[in-house]
Amino acid sequence: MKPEWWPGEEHEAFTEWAISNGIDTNSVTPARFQGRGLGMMATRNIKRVSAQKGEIVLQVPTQLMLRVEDIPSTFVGKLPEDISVHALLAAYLTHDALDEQSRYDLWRKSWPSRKDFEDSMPILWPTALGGAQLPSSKDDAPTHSQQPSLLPTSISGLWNSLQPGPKTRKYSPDHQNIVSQQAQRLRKAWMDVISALPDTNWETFSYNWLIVNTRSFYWIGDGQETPEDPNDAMGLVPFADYFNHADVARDVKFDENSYEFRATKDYEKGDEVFMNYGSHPNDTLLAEYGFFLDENEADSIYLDDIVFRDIHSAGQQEELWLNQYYGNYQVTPHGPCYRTEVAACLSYMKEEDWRNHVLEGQSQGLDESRSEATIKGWILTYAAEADATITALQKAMELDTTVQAHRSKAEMLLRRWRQIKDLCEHAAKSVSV
Ligand SMILES: C[S@@+](CC[C@H](N)C(=O)[O-])C[C@H]1O[C@@H](n2cnc3c(N)ncnc32)[C@H](O)[C@@H]1O
Repeated sequence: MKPEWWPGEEHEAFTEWAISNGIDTNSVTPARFQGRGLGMMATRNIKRVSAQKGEIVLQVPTQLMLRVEDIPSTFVGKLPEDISVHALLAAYLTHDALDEQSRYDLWRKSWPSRKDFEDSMPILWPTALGGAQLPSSKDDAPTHSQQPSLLPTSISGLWNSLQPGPKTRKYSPDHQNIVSQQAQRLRKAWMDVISALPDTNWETFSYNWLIVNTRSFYWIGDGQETPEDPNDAMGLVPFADYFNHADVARDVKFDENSYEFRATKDYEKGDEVFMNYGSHPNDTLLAEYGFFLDENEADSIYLDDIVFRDIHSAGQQEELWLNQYYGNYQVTPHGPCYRTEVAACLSYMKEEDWRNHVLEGQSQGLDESRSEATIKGWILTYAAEADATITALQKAMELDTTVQAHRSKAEMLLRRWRQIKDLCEHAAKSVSV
């Protein structure tokens, strides 16, 4: 009898292919893990040799990767010059899948299905649950403005219990408004691809776009400059894309010869070996990868829309902008960030006092307990949004037939909003007023 973790025949076949093509799997093998699909299991005890170096757990020859430079120039030449790397990789995978001799065939069979993405990735969810309007959304009825927004605010950019404050400046918000930016990238990718290859199939293309989104690794070639957009520094690494994410340290190295992954902690035979996809808050993990963690040191929420309700005059906002404190007011499980503290002072200080405080550390006009009360008020406003959305979600689960048909997604959202509420409560306690 096969063990519970047995990955299945297609994964065994792909593992054989990997080994015979020079992938050094050394001490890991694909296995099933409850709630995480496939992942990597240690086949022996793995040691983090010293504080600096752990054992190599996987080494993949660079020549097996799929990067822009591996796509035939005849294919690249058909597409618009400004197409993103992400779109190009997805377009190539889509058209290459039609080739019966494709070298990626066994690898492709190891990937999740489109249905797996439809279940886990908010961008593909029905609009009633916050999904995006995409070229062939089945329910492309526009969302009614009265309908509550059920996705976390960082993902949707929307609020149920408040009107966001005005913003006089355009800035690039970290980890906010994620789904609409993602949908914009996907729509642009799609337009670029069908302008050159009109017979491309939307379902297959969007599937491959999500494969690249969830399974690519940072890659820049030897001597290449780091691109402005980090989304353009990516490549796919066969077999390494079995690693699931956890809040562990990262030790990954690549060069023209190989992509190498090292353990950053000790693992016992049978343990799941994780990699770190980056310091992502849970809302980013949910929107970009379709899951989130129970415990996440990198979790955070953003107060920007709330802060700008109190700091709404053009003069105050210009002060923030000129001093590089405009936006990205973060609250982590440990409390508010320094930018939030600086913004809180501006809500009551004279602009000149505030400038002297921020630039020269002077304290005229500074009232710490007032700053703390302001910050606490902002955090509790976010907590009230969590309460309002939890209530709306529970009501939708009782009354809305679309939401009822997608119960596990609604439960996932409920779990995340409860986490957000807890994060707010902890953070509010950390502010001493
Ligand atoms: C690079 S793949 C990892 C392999 C994947 N689990 C599979 O079955 O093919 C990334 C995807 O794995 C899942 N994943 C990664 N880390 C996870 C975790 N800690 N918990 C749950 N799912 C996770 C998510 O679906 C994510 O989009």
